Amino acid sequence: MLLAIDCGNTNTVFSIWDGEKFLCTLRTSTEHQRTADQYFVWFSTLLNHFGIKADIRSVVISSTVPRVVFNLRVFSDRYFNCRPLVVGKPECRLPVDVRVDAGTQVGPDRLVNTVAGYDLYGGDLIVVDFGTATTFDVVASDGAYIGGVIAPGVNLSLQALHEAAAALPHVDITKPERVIGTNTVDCMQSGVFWGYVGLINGICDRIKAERGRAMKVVATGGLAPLFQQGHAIFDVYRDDLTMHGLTVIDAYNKEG
Ligand SMILES: Nc1ncnc2c1ncn2[C@@H]1O[C@H](COP(=O)(O)OP(=O)(O)OP(=O)(O)O)[C@@H](O)[C@H]1O
Ligand SMILES: CC(C)(CO)[C@@H](O)C(=O)NCCC(=O)O
Ligand SMILES: [K+]
Repeated sequence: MLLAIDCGNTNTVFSIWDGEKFLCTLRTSTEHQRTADQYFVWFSTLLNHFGIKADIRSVVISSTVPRVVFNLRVFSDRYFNCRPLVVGKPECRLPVDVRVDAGTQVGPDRLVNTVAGYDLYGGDLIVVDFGTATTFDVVASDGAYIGGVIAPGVNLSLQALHEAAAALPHVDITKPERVIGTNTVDCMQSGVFWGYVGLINGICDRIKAERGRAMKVVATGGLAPLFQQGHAIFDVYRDDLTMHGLTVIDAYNKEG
């Protein structure tokens, strides 16, 4: 069995892959101070709780936070007796090309999303991932990652308004029925929600125009369904897209 770990700037997700399906998915906040032993206490408690007997033989990691990788390596080594495959490290091969400016360190999550998108849907894709940041990854017809867009995440945008303006409260994202807000909270939610709908549509249209071809738009990340509601902004939504990509990369590296 494979343990796939997707570490974002806000949350870290662990999924166990038995070769055919994910047995369980566990989520914790990303904190670089967390030790290998702390991960194991949390992990084994939840596996017990769900009654899952996992026989983990390998570990694959994507981390947008370089500092957490050290403790995840120790976790993998100490508790599963294996060296993890870490996306973005030279020893981890990718089944797709990366065509960007020399010296660019593309976020490993974006590379994993590219691999997953190409594996599931073929080339000429735009992969939109709603995380701490909202990223758009452009996948060429041969599956190569050829660049994209990084926009502030939905929750980050709301947080920034609250932190920068004394009179603006903390609010959660939701879909407002109307654009014109008649109170502060509605006004903020409208700005971020409808602003985001414009951002998603505008960026996808511009990417398609710049590429001069039709492209499929694939979305992932916790907030994607909120934007999909009644708008059909995306062609497909896949909540386990990044996890799927990690399993594809692991299999590719095992092929030898
Ligand atoms: N309606 C909602 N309002 C606010 N937050 C939501 C809502 N629906 C889902 N979420 C949040 O979305 C998050 C899941 O998103 P996802 O895992 O894609 O990104 P993330 O963990 O926030 O970012 P990163 O991957 O960069 O760490 C969860 O933390 C969840 O709290
Ligand atoms: C943009 C984020 C933060 C999204 O998780 C991550 O992919 C990242 O840190 N990227 C590095 C820069 C780049 O992808 O070009
Ligand atoms: K993510």
